[in-house]
Amino acid sequence: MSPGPDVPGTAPRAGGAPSGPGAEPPAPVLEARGLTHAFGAKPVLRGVDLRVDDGEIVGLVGPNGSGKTTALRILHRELVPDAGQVLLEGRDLGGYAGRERAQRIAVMAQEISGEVPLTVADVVLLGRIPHSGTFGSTSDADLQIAARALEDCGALHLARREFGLLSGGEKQRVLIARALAQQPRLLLMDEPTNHLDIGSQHHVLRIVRAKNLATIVVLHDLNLAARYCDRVVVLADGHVQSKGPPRVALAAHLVSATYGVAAERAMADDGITQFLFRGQEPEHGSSTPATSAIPFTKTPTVGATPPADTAQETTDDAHR
Ligand SMILES: Nc1ncnc2c1ncn2[C@@H]1O[C@H](COP(=O)(O)OP(=O)(O)OP(=O)(O)O)[C@@H](O)[C@H]1O
Repeated sequence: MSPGPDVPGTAPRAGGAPSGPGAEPPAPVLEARGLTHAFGAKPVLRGVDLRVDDGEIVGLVGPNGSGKTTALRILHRELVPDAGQVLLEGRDLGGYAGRERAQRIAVMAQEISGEVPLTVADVVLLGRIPHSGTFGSTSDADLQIAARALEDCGALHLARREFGLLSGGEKQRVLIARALAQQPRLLLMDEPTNHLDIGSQHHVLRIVRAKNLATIVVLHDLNLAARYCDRVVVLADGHVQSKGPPRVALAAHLVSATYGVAAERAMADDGITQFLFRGQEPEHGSSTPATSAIPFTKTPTVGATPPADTAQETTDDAHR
């Protein structure tokens, strides 16, 4: 199916690019053309086009394994595609030095790795590194920007806490604050609402909405996508299945076909489209694979010691 032309979105916006009769449309903050990538022999992206304008939130949705994270990795050059081009503010992304790129693109990490226990303030100040001087010293301006970012995310009170000891929801807010402290032109987020309770999911996306930044966000929850995104790009098996404002890209029949569920749309009190889902029975009977299709063999049972983690599980079970 052809996804058709990109149509400007309709979700509420805090501002955005100037428009009007005769106005020249501004260049997208980021544009990707024909992204194509395979891991080994497995094609994962097949000619994906994407763009995000200033002040716009674009939701990248699609079933598991459809290529969303791979696309996001390409958009900040963690991964170089087999074919296709990414333009950041009209310039090929490959032509930017790493530091220049980091000054413009913030990626909201899922976690912070490392052995050293960092405070929340340390974590947010990491976002200032692409902007800091030759010796990486922290200026008063950096401290103010970091504090403001934490405040915007409702997390200033956590500043002195050890990051690793925070709850999942607290960590998410701090990681958004870090991305905002980077003062990027483009914000990339991979499932920022993962593990969050419903109130925190909305809180996180409201923070992003209020920042009025060009943002591409991978989301699984189509109701959040419909509510917070100006436009949505639906990936399915590495293709763009549909794209446009949520009411267009997330038409019920498209959602049903893409996810294999019965989807109905309803209108919330505030006029935003929301979905109701009913799972569908698998078309071909039981999900148990035929024995001949199982791609591994049984381990011997007589006298065999189970692997350590299996043994642990069994022991734990005994105490439940
Ligand atoms: N580094 C890699 N090496 C090999 N295969 C990979 C690699 N990264 C991803 N894949 C495969 O590429 C496909 C797309 O993965 P990707 O993570 O982009 O999907 P996704 O849409 O983000 O999925 P999900 O919704 O489950 O997070 C999957 O089949 C995955 O197994």
